[in-house]
Amino acid sequence: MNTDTVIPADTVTAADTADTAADTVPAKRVVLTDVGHTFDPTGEDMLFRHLTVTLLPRHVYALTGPSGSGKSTLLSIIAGWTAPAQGTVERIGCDRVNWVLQNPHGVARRSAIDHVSLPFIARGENRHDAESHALGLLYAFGLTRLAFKPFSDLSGGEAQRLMLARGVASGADLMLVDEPTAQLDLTTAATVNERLHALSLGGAIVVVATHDPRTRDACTDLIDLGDWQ
Ligand SMILES: Nc1ncnc2c1ncn2[C@@H]1O[C@H](COP(=O)(O)OP(=O)(O)OP(=O)(O)O)[C@@H](O)[C@H]1O
Repeated sequence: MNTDTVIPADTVTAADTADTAADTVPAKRVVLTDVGHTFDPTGEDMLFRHLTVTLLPRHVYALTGPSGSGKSTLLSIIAGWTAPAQGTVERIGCDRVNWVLQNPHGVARRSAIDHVSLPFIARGENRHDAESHALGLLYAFGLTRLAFKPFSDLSGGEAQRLMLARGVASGADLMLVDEPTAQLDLTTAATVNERLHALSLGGAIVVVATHDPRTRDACTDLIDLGDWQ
């Protein structure tokens, strides 16, 4: 991991501290057991099957597979929005689920720091503390010098990194990221990929659906749906 990252101390919960203790089962986890899914009413044309994996905090899982293999569907199953046709999904200690969308959405005239402070303020922090935590995350995502720029002035890669920083600020237990570099050119995508590790700074379980081999390589773990046909 990059050594220039900053973990906002207050975003790490007591449960996360327990996660790091040796010989303990992580308090927060998602356990998929024998999961399979199909949209075919006959049940014959399975997208994936027998997927068994435990997702843990502070890991960033790349979810890969050809187009149409079921990556977005599996994200939705992990989030609890779609029931799997087969198997079970247990979400333990995952009360807050956050979905980071492909296209960055922000408020044009609001500053970058405002976008990242707001989730802290929404959770009851005063503006000073919220901005201090937001600055830590902006630093982790390489956005310090843009903190007071309006969202409309950010490039595509900067806006996408801001969305990731805001996702971490949301204090989610489970963060699902769909194709974070899909709309970006190679150089811009690289600036996003090199900061992906910062996604798990708040102690979330992070799953990133991607086609991009560089995004895959920037994650800590790999779930390739091609292995679960
Ligand atoms: N609600 C639905 N009803 C019927 N079929 C669906 C539904 N949602 C997705 N599908 C189909 O399921 C398959 C998997 O879709 P999904 O979007 O999960 O794949 P993906 O791997 O994320 O694809 P891509 O990489 O192109 O985004 C596709 O063939 C899609 O058309």
